[in-house]
Amino acid sequence: MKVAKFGGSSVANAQQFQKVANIITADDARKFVVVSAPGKRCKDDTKITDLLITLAKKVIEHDIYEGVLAQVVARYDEIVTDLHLSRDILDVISASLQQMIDTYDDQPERLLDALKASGEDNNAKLMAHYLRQLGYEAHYVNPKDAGIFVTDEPGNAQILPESYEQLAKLKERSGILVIPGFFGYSRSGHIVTFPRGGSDITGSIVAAGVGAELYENFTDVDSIYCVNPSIVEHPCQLKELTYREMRELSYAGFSVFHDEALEPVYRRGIPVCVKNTNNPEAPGTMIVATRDHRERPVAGIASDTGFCSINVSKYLMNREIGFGRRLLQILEDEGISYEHTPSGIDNMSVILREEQLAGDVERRVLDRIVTELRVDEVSIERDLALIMVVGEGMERSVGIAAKATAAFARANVNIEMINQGSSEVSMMFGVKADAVEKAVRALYEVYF
Ligand SMILES: Nc1ncnc2c1ncn2[C@@H]1O[C@H](COP(=O)(O)OP(=O)(O)O)[C@@H](O)[C@H]1O
Ligand SMILES: N[C@@H](CC(=O)OP(=O)(O)O)C(=O)O
Repeated sequence: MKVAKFGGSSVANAQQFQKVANIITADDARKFVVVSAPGKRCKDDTKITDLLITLAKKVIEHDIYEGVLAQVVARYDEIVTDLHLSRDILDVISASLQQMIDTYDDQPERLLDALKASGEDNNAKLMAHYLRQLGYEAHYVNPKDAGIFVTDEPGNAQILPESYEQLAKLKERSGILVIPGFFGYSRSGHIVTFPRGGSDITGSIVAAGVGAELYENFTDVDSIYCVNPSIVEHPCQLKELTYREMRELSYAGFSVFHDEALEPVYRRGIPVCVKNTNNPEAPGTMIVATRDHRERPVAGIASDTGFCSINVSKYLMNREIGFGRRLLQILEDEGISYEHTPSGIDNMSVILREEQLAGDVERRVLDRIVTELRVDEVSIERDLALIMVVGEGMERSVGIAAKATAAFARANVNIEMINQGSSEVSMMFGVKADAVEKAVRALYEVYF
């Protein structure tokens, strides 16, 4: 049995629904189907999830929301009309959205999560409906009914371990089961969404729960490329990646697969195949436990912008037991998560996502560092990008770092920092954000 997840681009309109139905029905093993909300139909389009977020914000701010609500319904209307589905389903969608708006009038977080989740929920209902219309036995399964129970952290849910036992029972049901991605239910019965892009997480959870032979993740590219295709034209395709490599690459910027989606399948050794809905014949990329990395030690280069570095220096810092802990405690008190902490004898840097220092958080953090840690100097370096070079084979290859630094020098890119984790599966470089694409291209040239 396989779990097939279809991302937003795969279910963006009626034509995409038809491709998805062909893929599902071409293989009897595709019993569990997870769908996202309709995504972009073309480059400048808006995802339904983004429309729903706008809708929620307008309701919360007591602004006129009817226009956005109509836009959301119009997206489903287009699918229903083009697939010749019963129009009753549209009335149900409109009524349920209005009911959410009325019910959660005074609970903004709940309203936001309920509306966000409705994007996938309604789409799963449409997909099940369409498959039945084509003559297949297909059922929409609500995540509560499936047993997807999560922590009560709106927009940031995490799966509760007891869900897996419940999910295993799905195997006993007949027909194709269509499950909406992106959300689960808290123990108190509230809808709670995963982080953005979280339908990948639902697919992985379902695959783990039912013990699938394969988790297929259908998207809009033939494979995972060794570098983001928007930075390098036609980069090389990756046949295989290990779980570890994929985890590092998706965390560091490969948005094609959510970084939190690996854990459930990794624990049970379920392979993942990333495939193209628009070209299902292409073999795609397999994500597996081990691969032969002798030929190419570097698997991929990921990058992301929006980081900053808090740089702290204090003479004899190395003698001060607990300095690092107290620095990180200040960040913890502000609810800030950090990425890396490169350090020297008398200095330490903390790299974090810049957006976390918005408002007066930055001033509070810096004041506390100065007064509580009595540092000699503290400064913030902004507009940083992180580049991650990832590969299982790097550990055993000599000269990987030398190649990178030579490439940076040739491209005239200044390295702001270097960090290598103890796992040796990755190497991180910090550069100025405006130099990141140049730097990634230079690395691509030397490794691929
Ligand atoms: N290394 C990479 N390999 C493949 N695609 C990548 C990579 N890095 C970023 N992407 C982007 O990820 C996109 C697919 O992910 P996403 O937009 O989440 O798709 P979906 O609509 O299927 O959820 C691709 O169209 C591509 O632009
Ligand atoms: N629709 C949600 C969840 C998701 O996973 O979507 P997609 O498969 O289009 O990345 C989002 O946009 O975040």
